[in-house]
Amino acid sequence: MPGFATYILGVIGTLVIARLVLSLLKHPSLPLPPGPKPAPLIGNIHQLPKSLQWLEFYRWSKKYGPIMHLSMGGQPLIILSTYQAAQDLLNRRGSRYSDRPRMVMAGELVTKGMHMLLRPYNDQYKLHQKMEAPLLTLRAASKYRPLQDLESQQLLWDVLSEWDKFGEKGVDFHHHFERAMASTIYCLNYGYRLQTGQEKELIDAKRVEAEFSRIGKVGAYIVDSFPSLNYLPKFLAPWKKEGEELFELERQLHVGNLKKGLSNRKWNFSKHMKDSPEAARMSEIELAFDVGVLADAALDTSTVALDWFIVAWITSGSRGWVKKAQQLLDEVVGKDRLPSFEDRPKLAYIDAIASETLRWRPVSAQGVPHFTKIEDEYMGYHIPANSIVLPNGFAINHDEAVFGENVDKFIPERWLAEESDKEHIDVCGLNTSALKDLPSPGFGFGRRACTGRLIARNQLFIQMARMLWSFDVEAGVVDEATGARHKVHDMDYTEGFITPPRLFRSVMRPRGQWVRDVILKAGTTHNLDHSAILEAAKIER
Ligand code: HEM
Repeated sequence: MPGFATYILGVIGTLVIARLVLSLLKHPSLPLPPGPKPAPLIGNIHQLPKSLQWLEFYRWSKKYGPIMHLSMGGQPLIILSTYQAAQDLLNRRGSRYSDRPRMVMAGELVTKGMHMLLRPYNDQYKLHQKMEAPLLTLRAASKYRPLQDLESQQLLWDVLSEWDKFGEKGVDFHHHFERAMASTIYCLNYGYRLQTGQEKELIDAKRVEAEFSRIGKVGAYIVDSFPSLNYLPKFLAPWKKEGEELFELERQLHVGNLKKGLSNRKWNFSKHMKDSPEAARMSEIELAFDVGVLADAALDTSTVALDWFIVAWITSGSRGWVKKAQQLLDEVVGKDRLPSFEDRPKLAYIDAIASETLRWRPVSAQGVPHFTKIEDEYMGYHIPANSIVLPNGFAINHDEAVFGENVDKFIPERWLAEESDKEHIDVCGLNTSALKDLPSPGFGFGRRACTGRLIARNQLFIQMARMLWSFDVEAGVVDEATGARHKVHDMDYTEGFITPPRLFRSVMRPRGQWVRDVILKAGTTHNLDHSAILEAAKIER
């Protein structure tokens, strides 16, 4: 359709020129932050690599410094590459930097302004956050641990069963991590568990997540760079039909789940939120999206972190950290029961492994973009109003000034504190006095930082502790058809807003007969009634 292409190019050309003229009319006294030289009109768009953009940005930061400016066809993009810069702007100047960029496809067409992660920072956003907050405090997170205990017991049963079935052909660990997290969050959200990981709700949720990761990538849709294109009629804007279909998929999933949650006799997040004073000021579909987005946000992130944990185990475990963790687990737990949350104060090393996983391979290597409507100054540079501000997740988590030397290496010890006389254990059992007070940029920044991080941390602790206690994970990717092994590479990323490793099956051999005995004795949890756990977890008003 050459006519259509010429028309679109014409519209884009006009928009770019208009933006350029506007930017030339303003003469800030300070220079823009450095960055690769932009071309006329299109700016730096042509220099963006097709894959692993964040890695290229990281390389550029070595040349241009902690703050860079790119022009995306006139749209300023500020990239922050050190923890200090992200802390100074996104945390300390949070009132200015907590907005989100306008994302026409993901934010407006596909989720109609109801996606919590994409909402602009305004009163409506604060209302939604206020509704969710009581369910996500440290004390609240501590009450969900019995459920995480149950689901991680099931995880071990599932992994062992698959090992017994497929042996050297390997275990699809990703599937089991995903089921365990999905079941935990669906049980909290809606009161029902997911036993197989093949349930329709989860399949739809995975499609929603995969689409979100695809459409949320910088530059995925032309209309995100040039929002005025959305005024085009439908027949000239093919993305609109796609947006409608994806919205419908997400609407049905979230509204259907909310209905299940509300009609469930057991306590759950849907009921708690529905009864809140804030919910009285929003529609049913808005509420459904809030609860649904909590599930979406939990699902992929925690699973991706656990997938990278397995990659770290295979590619660097022989350097000693796996052996150290397993020796500690054997000392603290012994060989006749599973590790539990009660052991956590003595297992700070496992929490160090979790922190190192999130640092070494952040769940979103590109980082989650913030936005500022107000112009600003930083380090002698001008930050224009209406800039997208992207904390580069990979760069910040590899900041030597914060995390010390050898940031490319997986070293849990970097999180361990000197021995102290005063022990401090938090209400979730985390031994904070045994761990250094280092930041966790993997959970984002300032007022937009991840609200589910405490639940996530508990999930990572119990699953990592139990996997390390139970199995030896052996080097090698197992080809499902042939059973042949290949080498695992620790930079074998897939593309997207969330950045998982390329998936594979892996050999997960029980460490001994005692492991088999304990897992089989604990048994499958499918027949256990989780009502009592949910009732005990109930958050009172
Ligand atoms: C290892 C697991 C997780 C990681 C690494 C993670 C990471 C993140 C990151 C980087 C952000 C964006 C922060 C920013 O913009 O600065 C975020 C936002 C969010 N996360 Fe998580 N997350 C995890 C688990 C969870 C869980 C378990 C939940 C829910 C129970 C959750 C709920 C949310 C929500 C609702 C937001 C949106 C916050 C907002 O925009 O105001 N996350 N998360």
